[in-house]
Amino acid sequence: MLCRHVYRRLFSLNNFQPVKNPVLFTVFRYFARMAKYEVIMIRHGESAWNKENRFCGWFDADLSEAGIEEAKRGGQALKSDGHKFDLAYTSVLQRAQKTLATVLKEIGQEDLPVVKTWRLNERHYGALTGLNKAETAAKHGEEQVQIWRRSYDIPPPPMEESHPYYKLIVDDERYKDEPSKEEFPMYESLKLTIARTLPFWNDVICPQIKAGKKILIAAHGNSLRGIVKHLEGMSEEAIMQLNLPTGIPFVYELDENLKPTGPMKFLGDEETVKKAMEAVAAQGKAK
Ligand SMILES: O=C(O)[C@H](O)COP(=O)(O)O
Repeated sequence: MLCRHVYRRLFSLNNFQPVKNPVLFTVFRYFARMAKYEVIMIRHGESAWNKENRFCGWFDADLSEAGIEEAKRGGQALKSDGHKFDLAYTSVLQRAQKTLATVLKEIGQEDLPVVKTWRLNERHYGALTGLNKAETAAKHGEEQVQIWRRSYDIPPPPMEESHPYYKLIVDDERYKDEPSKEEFPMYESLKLTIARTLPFWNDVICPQIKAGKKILIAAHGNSLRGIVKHLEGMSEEAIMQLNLPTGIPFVYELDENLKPTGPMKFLGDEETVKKAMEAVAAQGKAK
């Protein structure tokens, strides 16, 4: 923290002159790579459909009891790590909003300004919405389910008008103004999810981070995977291996160009995080 203070003092001085001494330049270059910003993200706590192992996507499932407890623990982890925020972003889905509200209550910031956007929604799972993941794996094979869940550009089959949840989602009051009819998804690959999440990250969230605002993002497994892929410059193969646990906050330290100065840091013990990630991955196994 002291280093960061020194860095900010040095680089904020108006009379700062370019460093001519190569040794000093190297030292300053080190400071330049040092974290200047940070952003914290959290995937919603377990939802009722996570608990039933159903593809959820844009269906507005509530948190399960366990998911509420996860959100409380996530908030307690943020509190004990001393985090306070200036602004939060979340999706229009209640599992993310309730996770955020629970976290903010734990850290005593229930009045924090919150921006809600469909662009942070979970990826739209199309015709798979509502199906049990293990039963789908038994029917179509685990490999096919892994492709639908974790591939970069292979989408699930589209949600047709005859789908049991089509009208519930399409006619939802929350979507009366946006997305537009052309943007409203009937299915999304991770690539398509990133295509509607990244403009919000770049045009709305990044300027706030650069303005020095402490930002918290409470969203979903795949909208967050999209941001992580972008931040870390992950390959399409590498992102297939990433499963984000529910309810465990993770921190990115960012340099002055908003590039991570290190890997994401979960606010939870390593074993718990590892087990939670493996549990998410295992959802796609046939029982
Ligand atoms: O939408 C869902 O089903 C989950 O929240 C994310 O599912 P996944 O981990 O299977 O992508």
